Amino acid sequence: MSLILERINAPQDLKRLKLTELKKLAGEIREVIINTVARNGGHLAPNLGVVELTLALHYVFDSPRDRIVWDVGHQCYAHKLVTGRREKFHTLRQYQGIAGFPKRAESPHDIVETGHSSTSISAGLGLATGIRLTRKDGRVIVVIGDGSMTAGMAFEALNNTGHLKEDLIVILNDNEMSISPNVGALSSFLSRKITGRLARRIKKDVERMMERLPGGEHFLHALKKSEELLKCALTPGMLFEALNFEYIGPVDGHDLEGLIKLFSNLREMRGPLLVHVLTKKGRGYPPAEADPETFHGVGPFDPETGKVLKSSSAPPSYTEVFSKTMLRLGELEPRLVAITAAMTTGTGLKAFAERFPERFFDVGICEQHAVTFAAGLALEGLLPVCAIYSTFLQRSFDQIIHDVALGNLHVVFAIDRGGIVGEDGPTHQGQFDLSYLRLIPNMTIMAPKDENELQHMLYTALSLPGPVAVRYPRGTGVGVPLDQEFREIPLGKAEVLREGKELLILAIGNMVSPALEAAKRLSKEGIESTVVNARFAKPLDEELICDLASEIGQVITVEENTLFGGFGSAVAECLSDHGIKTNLKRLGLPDKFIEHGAPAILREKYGLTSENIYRLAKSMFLK
Ligand SMILES: Cc1ncc(C[n+]2csc(CCOP(=O)(O)OP(=O)(O)O)c2C)c(N)n1
Ligand SMILES: CC(=O)[C@@H](O)[C@H](O)COP(=O)(O)O
Ligand SMILES: [Mg+2]
Repeated sequence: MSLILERINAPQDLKRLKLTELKKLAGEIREVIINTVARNGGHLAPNLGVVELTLALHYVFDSPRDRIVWDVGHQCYAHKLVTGRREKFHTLRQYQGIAGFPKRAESPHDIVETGHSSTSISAGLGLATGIRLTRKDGRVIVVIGDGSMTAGMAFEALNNTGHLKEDLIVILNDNEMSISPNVGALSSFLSRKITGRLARRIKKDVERMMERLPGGEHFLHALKKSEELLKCALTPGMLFEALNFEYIGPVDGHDLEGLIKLFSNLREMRGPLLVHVLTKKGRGYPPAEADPETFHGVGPFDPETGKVLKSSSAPPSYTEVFSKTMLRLGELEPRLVAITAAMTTGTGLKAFAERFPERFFDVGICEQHAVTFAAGLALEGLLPVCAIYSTFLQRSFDQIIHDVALGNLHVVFAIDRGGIVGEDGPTHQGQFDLSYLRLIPNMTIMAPKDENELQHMLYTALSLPGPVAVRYPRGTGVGVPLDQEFREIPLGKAEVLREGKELLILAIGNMVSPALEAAKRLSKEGIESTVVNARFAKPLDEELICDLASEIGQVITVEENTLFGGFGSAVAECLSDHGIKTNLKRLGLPDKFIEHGAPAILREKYGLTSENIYRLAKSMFLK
């Protein structure tokens, strides 16, 4: 029997479907998403939760004339399936395949690039204001999750929208989950059990009673005035109503017919509207419904059993080593506290949270707040470790400068996902942190050559003064044994791993291993190189680097960071400042956003491999 989905090549095709067909289509879409994510990996639970919402939006509104903006965008798979990408959907998140987040270059239906949370209302307000000022037509609808609604930026935008009173429809997709169960006062406020249904039933009963009374219409009029009071008192809407939003809900986010009716009404309404939609994260796939946290972002899995496929023989991931080290440090150092911005599992802090619940803080998707909160803790003599992915830490750039570094406060930044992360693409690559941190006074930046050195760097970070960043990559370590005892790494001191007089390779972080491999290969061809594990991007081991560079002359630097302002730049500045002339070649990421794809493919493409280090070195010795 042919799939209804096969007849959907554009959102307009939805409008010809009957309700029964739309409901069948929802099932087909779920099937495709489950099977595709089972093969490719991706964000399963968030996408299964918004299938009806997506169909109702595209059934009622006219994308792209009506702009639909997805906050974070990790829940855009159904949107992509009904906006002309069904046939390519099997390439989801693969190199040169379709992206796992909205991408303007991919479709006119993808209105803004997203990947970082809580930007949709700001972007939506800009779109709505722009439509008005340029006298275009079209509505703006943003879909933002309850987790994303916890970020300060979302409130900045709500506040400004209420002030401007632009025509903007905000759909709050409330599944009571961020990646983990949602946190914060707003979350508990939103899930107050008195629902809009109760308010509506009371209102209907009272209206019917009034209509039967003589002169009841006058009472009814007065009552309508107090309806807002009743509704605010009985629904979570009071917060949004206070910000000049017309609050509607909560409504069932899986009731396709109800959503279509509601959205059809919304088309005629003006001004800021907030629709509170209740959905189930993982809806329609029991393993994901039962465990939406695991199935938030998941690697390939067996769709029959829901069992995530993981090679047991792989070395521990950097995250796992961080997790275990934090437990050990937590025992050693009672002042240690850990902070995450809604990424407990991803950063590896789950075990710490269970072992030291009173010393663990999940502040919600609030990286800016997380950093300044850490500053406050440090001022009171605690030792905060802020575990925030490289790309998300970009959110807190000023807080790091203004609230931590300026006061030289001792805050440790555990920066996971430093470098190429792969399939999440340009919004998630950790390609800038060495650069954006290096320019901050008082900052110390370390990057371990392997998972064993990571634990020593974390241990060292606890005793260094001021702000200390330890950045490490996504994925498994090199596979070296882990020392039982921690040891301190001397501040600003690099490590010579191999000696040779013809070439100097200065590598940092996960590029040390490929540098060593290249050196071994070069040696077989008579080119002897010195390989240095830089360990510190700041402070640089200037004495060692200058001595070796002036002696050897041929120099290569390697980093998994943008070349602009990163480790290689630091070396070039150092050599220049000391008047040392060398033939310096820098390997790193180019001045562009790195696309999505498997990390191995991207490292190959951007020359961050031992093969490419070898080839570059050889070229430096061509006569
Ligand atoms: C600035 C930022 N911090 C952290 C993340 C990681 N992240 C992606 S989705 C997500 C949870 C989003 O929860 P919610 O908005 O409720 O969407 P749901 O997954 O429940 O549909 C988080 C923390 C991010 N994308 N952006
Ligand atoms: C959508 C989002 O931003 C997160 O789910 C992110 O994809 C997690 O990345 P990891 O898979 O590296 O933890
Ligand atoms: Mg949610």
